Amino acid sequence: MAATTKAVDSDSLVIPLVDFSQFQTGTPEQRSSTAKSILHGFQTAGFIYLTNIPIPPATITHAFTTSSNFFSRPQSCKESLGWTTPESNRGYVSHGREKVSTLLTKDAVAASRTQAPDLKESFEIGREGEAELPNNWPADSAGEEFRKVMLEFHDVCKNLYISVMRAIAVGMGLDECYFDGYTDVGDNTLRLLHYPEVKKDVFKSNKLQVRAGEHTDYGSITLLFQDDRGGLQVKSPRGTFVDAIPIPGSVVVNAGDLLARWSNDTIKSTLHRVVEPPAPEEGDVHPARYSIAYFCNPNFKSHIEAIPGTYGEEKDKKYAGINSGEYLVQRLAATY
Ligand SMILES: O=C(O)CCC(=O)C(=O)O
Ligand SMILES: [Fe+2]
Repeated sequence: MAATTKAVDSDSLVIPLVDFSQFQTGTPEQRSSTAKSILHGFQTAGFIYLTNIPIPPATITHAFTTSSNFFSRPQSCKESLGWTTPESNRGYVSHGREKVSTLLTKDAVAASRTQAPDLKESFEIGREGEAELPNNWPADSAGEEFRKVMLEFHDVCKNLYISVMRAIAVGMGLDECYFDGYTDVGDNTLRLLHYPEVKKDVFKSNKLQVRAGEHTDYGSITLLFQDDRGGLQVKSPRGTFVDAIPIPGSVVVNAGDLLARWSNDTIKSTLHRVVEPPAPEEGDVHPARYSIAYFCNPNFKSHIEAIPGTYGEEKDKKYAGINSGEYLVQRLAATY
């Protein structure tokens, strides 16, 4: 197979499907051309798909089963592990609580939430071992297993994050390790998502109803593992929403707002959402959908200012420098 093909090509939205093993173990030429394809995908679509990633399929499957077991716990148990503050950004978020959106004020977000709450629940897991910000693990033996599986998954995702940022560095003509000092701490959030089974009528009776409202992600990149249900859509340059179809064995990776800012807007953070699945099955309900998002951030202590090479005589720095952690807390505070 060629190193890069197309995962999506519709309404001027081209999302490349990149064989990541060619960056990790390929010849120098393969490495460099794969890095360029990855960077080009982020610059044009803001999204890429990666195949042949260094995470075994069985590890991903196991994370999905463990996630669905978690969501099948009684509601009262999940509520007892509830999300509390933007600073912590850990714990359970029930249906309709978070309204991901492009709206920036709390009032505007609250108003849109009452119109059509997102049909999902999630569980957020931050970096383990921060004394002030503990993860909310269930206190039973299944909870212990859940903790183990999710912390391992956090770890393998962190390594993939570091590798993707290396590819971006190579694509930009920087030293391969340019971003390592920004990615080594692992201030990232693993979010398990469950979109419950839902009556098809719910979408018919309210045209605004979605599973997750349109939004951009906040951090540097997001690794998005989806099951085979479908419903993820990405906004095209023509303003339409295009299906980002599930491709078995691949991970979707999208750039977030902080990477767009860091790259002086040479990389795009593109709007996306989750809607009614595209090919309704027999019967009057859509089955549940599960996904796992790993939101990657620059170390919270990092100072983020335009990456070398993204500004110069012809293009000024568009943004002032900011602290990564403060930026993210401010964005999260508006959403919940
Ligand atoms: O569930 C999905 O496929 C998308 C989730 C997402 O975009 C998010 O949580 O930021
Ligand atoms: Fe997202």
